[in-house]
Amino acid sequence: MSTTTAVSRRCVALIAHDSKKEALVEFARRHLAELARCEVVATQATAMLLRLRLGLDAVPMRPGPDGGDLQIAAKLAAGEISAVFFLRDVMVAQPHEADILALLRICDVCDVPYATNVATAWMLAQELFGRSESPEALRASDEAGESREPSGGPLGFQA
Ligand SMILES: O=C(CO)COP(=O)(O)O
Repeated sequence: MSTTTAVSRRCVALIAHDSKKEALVEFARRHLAELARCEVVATQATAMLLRLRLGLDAVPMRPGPDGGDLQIAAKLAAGEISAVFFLRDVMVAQPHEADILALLRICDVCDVPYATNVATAWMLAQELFGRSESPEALRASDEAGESREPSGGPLGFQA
């Protein structure tokens, strides 16, 4: 009989509206090592982009407008998700606004932390992953020309 106990990996959700997808890719790139150690779920187009651009093994749900946010909400209600990173575009009316609000509501009901902009995403990641680098520190070291890990680069987006 095996004496090893399965250790469940922390599961986080990554979601971005279209105009915020590049920002999410950049955020995920900056936290790739930590995210790779988590189970990641994402709405469909977001998951595909993270996989394509970063090789991040994000489990795709349905597209956001087709119920993907609600699938993530259901997982969260079942206690399967520990944090949500959801870069929202609040300048554009979303056809599935009700689903978005349902997801954010269930985060509050279940006391699960969520971040809806890049600044709070960094703070939440810092808390979750215990990293000390901030976007400002990274930008400063970029400007100073300091080298970091191979995936590093200026805070601006990379192709
Ligand atoms: O609309 C979204 C979240 O509300 C994002 O969905 P996609 O990742 O499928 O584009």
